[in-house]
Amino acid sequence: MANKLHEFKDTAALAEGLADAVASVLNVAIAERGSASIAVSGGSTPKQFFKALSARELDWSKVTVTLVDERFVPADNARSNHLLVEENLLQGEAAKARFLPLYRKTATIGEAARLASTDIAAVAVPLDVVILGMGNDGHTASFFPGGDRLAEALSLQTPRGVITMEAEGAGEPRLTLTFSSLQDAHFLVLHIEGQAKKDTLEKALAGGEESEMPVRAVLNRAKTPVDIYWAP
Ligand SMILES: O=C(O)[C@H](O)[C@@H](O)[C@H](O)[C@H](O)COP(=O)(O)O
Repeated sequence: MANKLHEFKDTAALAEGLADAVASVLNVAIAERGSASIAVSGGSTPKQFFKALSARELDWSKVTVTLVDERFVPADNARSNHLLVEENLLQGEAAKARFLPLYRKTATIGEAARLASTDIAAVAVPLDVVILGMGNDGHTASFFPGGDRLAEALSLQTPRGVITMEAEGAGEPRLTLTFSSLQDAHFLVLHIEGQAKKDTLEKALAGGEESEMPVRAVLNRAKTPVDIYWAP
């Protein structure tokens, strides 16, 4: 798999460089189709990038923003990825974007997944941009080692959509896009920062089971070569 590593001198330079690259892909999609889509990850890494992207000149009213995964908590909960995106990306001009949440106030997480899958199905396939993070356990999205539906989530036989995931390392029950939903994005990015994550990436690339480090599924068999963005 011809993944490409983009190294930056620091996280600020990475945020600006990735925002430029993403804005360019979204602008091309808008010019070609009249619409664009981006699925982003949560966690602590993407905040600077979100702020940089929020300031980019593009017709945000034509962009659908959604999440790669979400903790099963409402948007007013500090653990919510929706809240993170609301506060850091959907600001200024970018507030005009259409946001497609994964969390729904439903009696069960399974019902939320079904509703989110229906909404995601209406977004043009493939997604234009997918921004993945990675934990030092080798998870990406909510594809956690030991996840109760990990094999299903990583299988290309599983239809595009949103499924639930529970795992020891995940905290709350999760909602996650399936591998089939994200692996053919026009621009597929793994955004990681710091030496520990670089070491984790090297371990993932050195071979081994996907069940041990699920990010390997993306690195080894995504249809789209992965653009890896890293800064110390
Ligand atoms: O909901 C989440 O937590 C993310 O989607 C998750 O996959 C994240 O990208 C990694 O856990 C890295 O998180 P950090 O950026 O905080 O290291």
